[in-house]
Amino acid sequence: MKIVVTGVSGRMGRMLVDTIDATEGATLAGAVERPGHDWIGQDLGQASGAAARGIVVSDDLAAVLREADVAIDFTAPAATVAHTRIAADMGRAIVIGTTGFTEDDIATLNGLGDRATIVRAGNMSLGVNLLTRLVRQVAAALDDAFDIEVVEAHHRHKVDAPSGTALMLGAAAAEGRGVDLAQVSDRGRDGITGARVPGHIGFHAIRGGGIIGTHDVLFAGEGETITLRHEATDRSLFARGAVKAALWCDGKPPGAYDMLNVLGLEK
Ligand SMILES: NC(=O)C1=CN([C@@H]2O[C@H](COP(=O)(O)OP(=O)(O)OC[C@H]3O[C@@H](n4cnc5c(N)ncnc54)[C@H](OP(=O)(O)O)[C@@H]3O)[C@@H](O)[C@H]2O)C=CC1
Ligand SMILES: O=C(O)C1=N[C@H](C(=O)O)C[C@H](O)C1
Repeated sequence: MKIVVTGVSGRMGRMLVDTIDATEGATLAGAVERPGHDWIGQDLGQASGAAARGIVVSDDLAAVLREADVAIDFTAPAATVAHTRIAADMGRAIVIGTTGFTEDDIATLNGLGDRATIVRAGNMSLGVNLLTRLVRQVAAALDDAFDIEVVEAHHRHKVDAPSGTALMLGAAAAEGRGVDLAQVSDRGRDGITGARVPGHIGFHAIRGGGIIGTHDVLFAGEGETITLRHEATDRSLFARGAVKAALWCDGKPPGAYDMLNVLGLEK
């Protein structure tokens, strides 16, 4: 599969380039950055401090995607929506790792699944996707006597909260409980909040240093607490998942898919 990486100078963009280079069946076919970025027009290898590799960084996704099969996008919500429209217009697949979307953005992306093969997940790792299934199961087994709290920790540069992963885990807990997450979400408490509302799902975000991504789901009862944890120790984890998803897109009909589809985990 010929792959274009958008946001190629970013933390995930650089990791994706290395992962594509190391993956059989995957070829880097193009590199995209936002208009005005210093890397535009430069050789990708040289721009990133390595040897020249014959790929010039572009700000024109449509031009680069013409020669490729799939884009992998870890950028920012507005850029991702624009990139997905381009992929859909060109009949190309796109793998989306970006987080921080509004509900409207998500509706737009899912709608574009009519015309493009789209894989989107707030976390591309096997561990987190498996954890969503465990969280759903535990939430279904325990009633409101167990309070559910999702606590996430990330590096100081992260711009969105709660993390995409925390929202996936919260959605899985809500699904297990048979409730609508939007109706029961408590986002970060502060001040005289009153006692905890039974059945609500709390979200808390820690930001600091270089933490790659740690997620805890607490089921806190009287006298006992169950904690389910995922800790990412290497960002390449997410890049490997995204490249796996890009290869999976080969020959798949248009649709809005997620990593459960790619990994063959039960929905
Ligand atoms: N699903 C998953 O498994 C994971 C998801 N993520 C998510 O991926 C996203 C990116 O994370 P990260 O790599 O750490 O962030 P970075 O800020 O390091 O990288 C984002 C890159 O996208 C670029 N960009 C912004 N707008 C455009 C545009 N219009 N066209 C092309 N490139 C653009 C940025 O350029 P500039 O800096 O110049 O604006 C930057 O190079 C976040 O939403 C994060 O939450 C991260 C890790 C795992
Ligand atoms: O921004 C990050 O770094 C990460 N973002 C994703 C998220 O929002 O959950 C995935 C991972 O935790 C790293």
